[in-house]
Amino acid sequence: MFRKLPGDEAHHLVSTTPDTAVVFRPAVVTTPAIVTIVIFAWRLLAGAVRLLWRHPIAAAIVAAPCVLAWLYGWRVALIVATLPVSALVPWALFDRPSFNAWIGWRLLAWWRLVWVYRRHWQPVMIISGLGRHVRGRDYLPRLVKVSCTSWADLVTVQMLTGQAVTDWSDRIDHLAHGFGARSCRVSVARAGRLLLIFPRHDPLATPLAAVPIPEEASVGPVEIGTCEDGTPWRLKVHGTHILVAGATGAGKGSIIWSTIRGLLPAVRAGLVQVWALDPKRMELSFGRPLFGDRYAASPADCADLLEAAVAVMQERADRFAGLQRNHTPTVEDPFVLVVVDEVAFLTAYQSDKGLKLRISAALATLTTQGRAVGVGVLAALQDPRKEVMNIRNLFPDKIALRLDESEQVDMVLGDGARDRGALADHISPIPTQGAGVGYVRLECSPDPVRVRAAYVSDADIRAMAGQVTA
Ligand SMILES: Nc1ncnc2c1ncn2[C@@H]1O[C@H](COP(=O)(O)OP(=O)(O)OP(=O)(O)O)[C@@H](O)[C@H]1O
Repeated sequence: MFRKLPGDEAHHLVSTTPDTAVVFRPAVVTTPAIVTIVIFAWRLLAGAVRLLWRHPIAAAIVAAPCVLAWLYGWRVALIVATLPVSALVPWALFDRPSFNAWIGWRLLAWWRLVWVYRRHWQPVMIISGLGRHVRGRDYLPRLVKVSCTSWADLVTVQMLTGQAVTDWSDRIDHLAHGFGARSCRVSVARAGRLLLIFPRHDPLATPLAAVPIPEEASVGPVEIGTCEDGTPWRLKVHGTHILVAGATGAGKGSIIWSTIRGLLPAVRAGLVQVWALDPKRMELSFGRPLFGDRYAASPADCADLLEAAVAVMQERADRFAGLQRNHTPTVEDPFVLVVVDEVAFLTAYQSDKGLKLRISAALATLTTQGRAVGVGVLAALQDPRKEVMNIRNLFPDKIALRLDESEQVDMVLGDGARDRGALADHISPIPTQGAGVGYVRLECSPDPVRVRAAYVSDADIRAMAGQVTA
């Protein structure tokens, strides 16, 4: 029986059975050199035809000057070759965004495909365990496409048959370091196909100044910062509850204040009321005039204020019953946003059991029943463990800022979020680089999005308070 085997596999064919004199040694026919040369020449030709077929424009760009030089001499070829360059250079200099959209990112993607991904594909796949080396043959996932944006390479991959997304998400470190990137994120493009995102640089590395106060009074999603792809980060506040988790100094305050800033025109118009619970007496006390008498700092006052919010909620629920299912903010029934800084002070770390029970019950009531009647909760905490925050699952929207431990990421964003690239435990503890940076999971997608909240300074807060009281 004849069998074609690649490379050195023929050496492994010799089989012996220990302790016996019988040795099986199949005949190995060495291929004559001329056959190998013909095969290689054929492959070269096929490769050249495939290249022409797949990249006709690139091939024409290289071939045209050569043909012109051959037909009309090198001077004509040089003039024709420099004409497009002399048009492209001013385009690139004077209108970089459109140049990049049409040419720049495509050229970069081609270069990254050839120089980074195709070159390292085989070793990275085999060493990370995503490819298989079976009987001398490599079975590798297929590198389908590379495209570039201003900040990242997007690599489309066809998985091997039988592979699962978790096979890839478990190996994001191998992939990132293998292809020389800082990190890697995995998302599903379609059945069997993945999109790997390799950031080339960090567009969120510098702090963002406070977002200008909007002109219009609105409770719609408020712009509070920037997403990694450069689009504005808009946080939905009305009709949901938000939990912000982050270690000390992670920038929870910037999310709270940016949200209040975005709602300021609506506060002035009477469409929104912000109720503040500030058990640390630090974060929210700066903007006290913004909250009027709806500000509480001591645990007893916080319990009273939360119960008052529950009363508002229940009164509205009674009134709306059978008439309307959703809340529309009006001056009579404004949207009430209950902001709680360091909620664990009021729940887990509260020594007075009676107060603790009252506060936990009020928070649970608000988060389970408040959103349809226009009462929302925005709570911040440092430690997202269940023992500390047993109602964290009642918050539909969660934001993970810098966290101390990798396990905490999934506690905040849900199972598998860290494997998909939400590396909240890797965010820099240096405030200028990492404060306000975090990951969110938007309702429409299971993939975490990296974001940075704008920094609202103390002076900004005072100016905001001045505007409301004026
Ligand atoms: N979005 C941001 N951009 C840049 N720097 C920020 C941002 N947010 C906060 N900072 C810086 O980080 C410091 C800590 O921020 P902040 O007090 O909001 O953190 P925190 O998470 O509320 O911490 P703690 O839980 O200890 O109160 C701030 O003093 C500020 O200098």
